[in-house]
Amino acid sequence: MTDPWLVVRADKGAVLVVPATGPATGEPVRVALDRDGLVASVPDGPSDERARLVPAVGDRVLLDDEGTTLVGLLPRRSALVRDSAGRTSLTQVLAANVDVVLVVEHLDPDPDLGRVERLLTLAWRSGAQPVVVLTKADLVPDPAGMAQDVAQVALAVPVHAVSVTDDEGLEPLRALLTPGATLVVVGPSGAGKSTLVNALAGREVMATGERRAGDGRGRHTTTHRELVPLPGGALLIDTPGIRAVGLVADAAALEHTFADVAEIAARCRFADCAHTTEPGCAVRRALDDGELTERRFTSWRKLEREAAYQERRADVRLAAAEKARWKRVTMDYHRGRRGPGAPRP
Ligand SMILES: Nc1nc2c(ncn2[C@@H]2O[C@H](COP(=O)(O)OP(=O)(O)OP(=O)(O)O)[C@@H](O)[C@H]2O)c(=O)[nH]1
Ligand SMILES: [Zn+2]
Repeated sequence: MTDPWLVVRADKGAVLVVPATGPATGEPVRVALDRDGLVASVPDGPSDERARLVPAVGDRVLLDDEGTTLVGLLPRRSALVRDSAGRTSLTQVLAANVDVVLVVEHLDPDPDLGRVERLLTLAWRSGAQPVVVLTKADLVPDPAGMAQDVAQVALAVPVHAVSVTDDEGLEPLRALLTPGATLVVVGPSGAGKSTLVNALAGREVMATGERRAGDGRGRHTTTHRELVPLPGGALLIDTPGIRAVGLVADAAALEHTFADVAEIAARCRFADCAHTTEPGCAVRRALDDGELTERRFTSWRKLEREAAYQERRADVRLAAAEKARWKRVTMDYHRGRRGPGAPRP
């Protein structure tokens, strides 16, 4: 139990790991997980609790001396999460210890600005730096103009139009691949994520849409999260196409994505302004004089409502989990009292 290992793939009952020190290029080792699929976190400070967590791709973990059992999960410096369908855990970590989130969206068909805003919110929430990558620039007449439109909704975020087919615009992305940097690629199915990963890796590391179409099973998408070590020492994580639903909107992250709207709303006369018919509403004024588009306003409202809903749901689930815990504690207590050797009342 000395040097940490890096999780390069996380499946249900097992993880694949490589040594986290040195180039992550070696053949991964498969380590089975406990029945509950959880690993104890290594405390960050003296008062930190030892939570039990689901390991994710990008995690640093410790193995026992035999190298067969996971005994600890090192603190995460960032985590890309989405809402999980599960009843007990609130969120599912898609990737841990990420530095850059590449938000991939296609230029053809037209980019979906609402989806970009949603994925940016996911990215801001992770604690990593988002970068927007607009793919398939070779299929549209004015990729630069389209990139400008997208940049208007991607505040403080670099936006790059690229074509992997023509090997255009990839240089700024290659510049992000510094030794030790971890990048994760998110975006809708068919946006060209795997194609981009292969281009940045300089080799075929991911099966792409075209390849897979020929396997007789029709269209199928990336099913495993994978961490790809790149020649220059960066790590690249591909994710399966994240569907629009199930992304965790989070109030703090929304303030980043919609910093312009938040700033306008701060000028409303009433702090609890609903931006409908209130007097002195700066948002309505901005909509009237064109400072704010109806589309962006609606998109903001939608994600805000989702964030509020998520928060309430998280509270409910936390309360349920807490109740279950107490029930267990009480049952253990009674069992202990009645069990063999326990003092008879
Ligand atoms: N013309 C053009 N086509 C591209 C480009 N990048 C990707 N494609 C095509 O777009 C399709 C989808 O690409 P993928 O890389 O499989 O998409 P993905 O985002 O990984 O999709 P999932 O694995 O389903 O999430 C493939 O047919 C690619 O060949 C590009 O720059 N230009
Ligand atoms: Zn208002």
